[in-house]
Amino acid sequence: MSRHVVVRTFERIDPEVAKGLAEQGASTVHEADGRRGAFRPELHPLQRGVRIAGAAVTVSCHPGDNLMIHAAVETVRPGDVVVVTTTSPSTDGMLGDLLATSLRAHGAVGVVMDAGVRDAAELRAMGFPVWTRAISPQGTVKASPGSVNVPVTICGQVVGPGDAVIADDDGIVVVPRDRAAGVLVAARQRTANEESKRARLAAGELGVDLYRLRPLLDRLGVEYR
Ligand SMILES: O=C([O-])CC(=O)C(=O)O
Ligand SMILES: [Mg+2]
Repeated sequence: MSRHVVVRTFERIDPEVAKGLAEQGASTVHEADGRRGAFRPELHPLQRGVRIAGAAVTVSCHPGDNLMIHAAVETVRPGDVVVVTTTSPSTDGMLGDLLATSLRAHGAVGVVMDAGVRDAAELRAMGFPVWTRAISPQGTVKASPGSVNVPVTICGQVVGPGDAVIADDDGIVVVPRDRAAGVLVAARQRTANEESKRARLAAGELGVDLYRLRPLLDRLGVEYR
């Protein structure tokens, strides 16, 4: 039988790097990391216009059972993003305003939930950022073991404890801890580069000229009439 564990100590991304990644946002960070790390677009934000990034606290739960989210709370440090998955698919409302209040009290900046949440109105009113597969009143029990701060697979990506998780209106991206600082540098370069492109596009310059796409269109045999 595999052992269930709660890992209390692990290395996290630098908080300054997390702050920078939050400013850059999920899509830019994904591009800057060589188009890696994007979660399948199956989890949606409860709120609009919120961008977070932080070190992952990972939680693997039995479906319909939020015991391990409670067990995870004491491992949360200020700035962490709590990433929850279940060992088989579930849409049950595993987290609501009470658990969110507890996580926030320990400094969590948001939750990424591959299952359901409830108390949606209260979560929005308290301004606690949540990305989730479902909103459901379905209650859950506190009964089965699971693990906290072990690598988890969620929406096609592996997230380890302490990795950078970036979430906004576009979706969710993970960057492994050892790459996060370098990806931030690349993301800032990309943003600076986009500023000049935006100005040229706003002035009416064509993308086909800006990106030098005319030779490609010719090569592909696209005719202008
Ligand atoms: O208590 C639960 O199981 C989930 C919930 O509604 C809350 O956290 O408020
Ligand atoms: Mg509740």
